[in-house]
Amino acid sequence: MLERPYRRVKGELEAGNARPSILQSMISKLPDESDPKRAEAEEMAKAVTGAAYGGGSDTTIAAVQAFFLAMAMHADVQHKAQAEIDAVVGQDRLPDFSDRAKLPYVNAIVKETLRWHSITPLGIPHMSTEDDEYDGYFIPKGTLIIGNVWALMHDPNAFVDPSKYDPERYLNLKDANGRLDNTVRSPGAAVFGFGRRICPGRHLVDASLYVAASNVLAVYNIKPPTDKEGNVVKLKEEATGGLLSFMVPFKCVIEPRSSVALALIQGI
Ligand code: HEM
Repeated sequence: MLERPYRRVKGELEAGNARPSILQSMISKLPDESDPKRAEAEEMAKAVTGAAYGGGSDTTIAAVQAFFLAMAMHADVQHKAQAEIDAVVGQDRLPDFSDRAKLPYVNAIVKETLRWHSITPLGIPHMSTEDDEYDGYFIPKGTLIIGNVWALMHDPNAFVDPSKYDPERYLNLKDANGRLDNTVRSPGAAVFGFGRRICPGRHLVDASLYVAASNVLAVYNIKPPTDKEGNVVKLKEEATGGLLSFMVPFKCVIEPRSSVALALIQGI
């Protein structure tokens, strides 16, 4: 199955014609076709890329959808993020990872988006492998344990007005630079599951959301749609149930922020 891409990628890399993507690097590192270890390595490569695709695609889409809805519902949040991006990055290029530490408000948006919309509201069930006790409760071996991710991320003891989308809850407003407040319960405490089987893609999705949020906000305004009479349609947070939760499909308007932004988009 990997023969053709393997030969093509290896050829292109050897000829110096390509900058390797992660997938290309993996394929090019497979042992040679005549090597007895090849079959096992190929199986592993298929399993790893398959698991990353299976675990990472719908979940990342759900997070990006929630980001767009939050932005369309909260122009004030969007404008604060854009002001931060303009001040740190300027308007003549797109933000990249080297800017990340200087964009606390955008980082707070990443955290708040993952907190606000629980993509896996009840996580993935675990099972106790031996008898255990927690907080006075006896948990026999073989018990199915479901972590209520939604409740942990909407806990009124941890978050003021937990249903509200408010990135500022993650900022230390006493710090003049509004740095991230790491004492606030992070989405990482529950959203990616628990223990040994915690989501291995959590760092990737954190990076993906930062790139999506910073780049989209640098060049676009996201607004609620208008109806036939030109009235603004009020958007609301409504999510589907199930193992994986998505925002119920919604419409929004996405337009370039300025002619400079348009030129930047067209130049990409
Ligand atoms: C916002 C995005 C994501 C969310 C909310 C999420 C959530 C989760 C959760 C709750 C689990 C179960 C952990 C447990 O057993 O307690 C999990 C497992 C897993 N995730 Fe993610 N995930 C996300 C993105 C990704 C990405 C981007 C990848 C890969 C590129 C990925 C790959 C996996 C894999 C392979 C597992 C199974 C791990 C195992 O059972 O050992 N996930 N994820």
